[in-house]
Amino acid sequence: MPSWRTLPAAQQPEYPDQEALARVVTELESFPPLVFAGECDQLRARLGAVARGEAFLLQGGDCAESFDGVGADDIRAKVKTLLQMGAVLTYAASVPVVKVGRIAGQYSKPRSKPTETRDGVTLPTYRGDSVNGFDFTEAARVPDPERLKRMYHASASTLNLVRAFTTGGYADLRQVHAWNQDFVKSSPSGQRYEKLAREIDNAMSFMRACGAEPEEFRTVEFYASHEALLLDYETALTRTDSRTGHLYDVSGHMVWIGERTRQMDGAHIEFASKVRNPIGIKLGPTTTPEEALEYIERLDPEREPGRLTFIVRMGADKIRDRLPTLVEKVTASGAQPVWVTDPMHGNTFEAASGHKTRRFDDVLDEVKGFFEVHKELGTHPGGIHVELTGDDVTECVGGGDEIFVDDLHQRYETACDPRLNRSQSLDLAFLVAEMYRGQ
Ligand SMILES: O=C[C@H](O)[C@H](O)COP(=O)(O)O
Ligand SMILES: C=C(OP(=O)(O)O)C(=O)O
Repeated sequence: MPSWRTLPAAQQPEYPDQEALARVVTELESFPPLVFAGECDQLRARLGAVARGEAFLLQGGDCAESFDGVGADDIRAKVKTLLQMGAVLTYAASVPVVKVGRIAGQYSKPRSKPTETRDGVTLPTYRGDSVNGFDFTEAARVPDPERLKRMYHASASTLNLVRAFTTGGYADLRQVHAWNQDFVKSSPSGQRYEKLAREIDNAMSFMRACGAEPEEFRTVEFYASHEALLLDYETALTRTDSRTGHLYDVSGHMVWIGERTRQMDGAHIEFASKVRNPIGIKLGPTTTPEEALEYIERLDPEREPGRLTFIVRMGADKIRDRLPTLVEKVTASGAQPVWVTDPMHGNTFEAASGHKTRRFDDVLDEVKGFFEVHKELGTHPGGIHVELTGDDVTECVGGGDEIFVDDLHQRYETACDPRLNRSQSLDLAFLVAEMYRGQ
């Protein structure tokens, strides 16, 4: 039995039928890998450049992917939004932007409470399509191991299309730039971005005039990531790489450990310490410098740039206060993790209508705080990690195309936490681009 299976694991579903689970796990073990270990190594190398300050990480996608969302339109819209953000950030940062989706595996959710009560009825909480159903009925909320297989197939279909979009011509930089020009023209806040968009346009014209048509214009490296939450699934997809003899979790290129499962002696940290994928770990506001150093010891004992990404999610009101000590102590230890800001998870609140939401201004303020801290310390603000969608949903308030609390009900479609919509995501990219230049 792998070492992590003997340790306590938080946030695991309680399957009523353990034999059915065992059968599913055996089947999953026979399924082919979703990614190749060599691709994970390549992403680790790319993240190594981020750690050294030579690149920037853009990680984003749904809070929770859903099986119903595995359609061409949904996937295309997400990839398109990430590519558009990536293009703006690449120009502003003048370094490569490593693009990693919260995609093709982000089907499982850790929850604050095990149950949910509506009108006096209490049922198990929804934990993502990989575990149980979203509908508020007793039958839907029973954890069903067959869903683990659906997760595998949904991930495979999604990844297949993502690979096709990003290498088959759809991601051509000239087209991505044209989409951004359309956004700048049509967005209420577009005027503010016109200068940057014009500069990018000039740069593109210059390169065209020089006859530069590099392959990088036509295809894009794009990686898939998700939270490694369900250890039955992740373990079944963990395989020994025939090239190196190392273990890789071949369910995605990068996996991260969440704020609710990062117990130092828990199964998730042990699991992450045994696989060679690049690993992310969410650091909430209570993280101490000693903990951060211990994560480095356990997950990145060789201090290999790119192996470990700290995804900081403290909240706009705390980041300026709590992040500096962490960065200082970690830097002083000689370690070089990637530092990324997740400005979503520390800024959630419930609107009077009952919708979980986030203010665009808080999201932006947390990113600003993150940049300020790194500027002050002379360290590299390595990237952003955001929950977003390519659709025009109304889940977060604010943004250039201002969404008000009273609008939330119009298109509130998330299965879990509120995401930035297409235009809010692009607003964020342009504003982060400005910050990066200020850096
Ligand atoms: O996406 C993250 C978590 O799953 C989510 O924030 C938990 O939310 P909850 O507090 O509604 O359970
Ligand atoms: C659950 C998540 O975040 P956190 O662990 O930071 O709460 C998430 O990113 O989906």
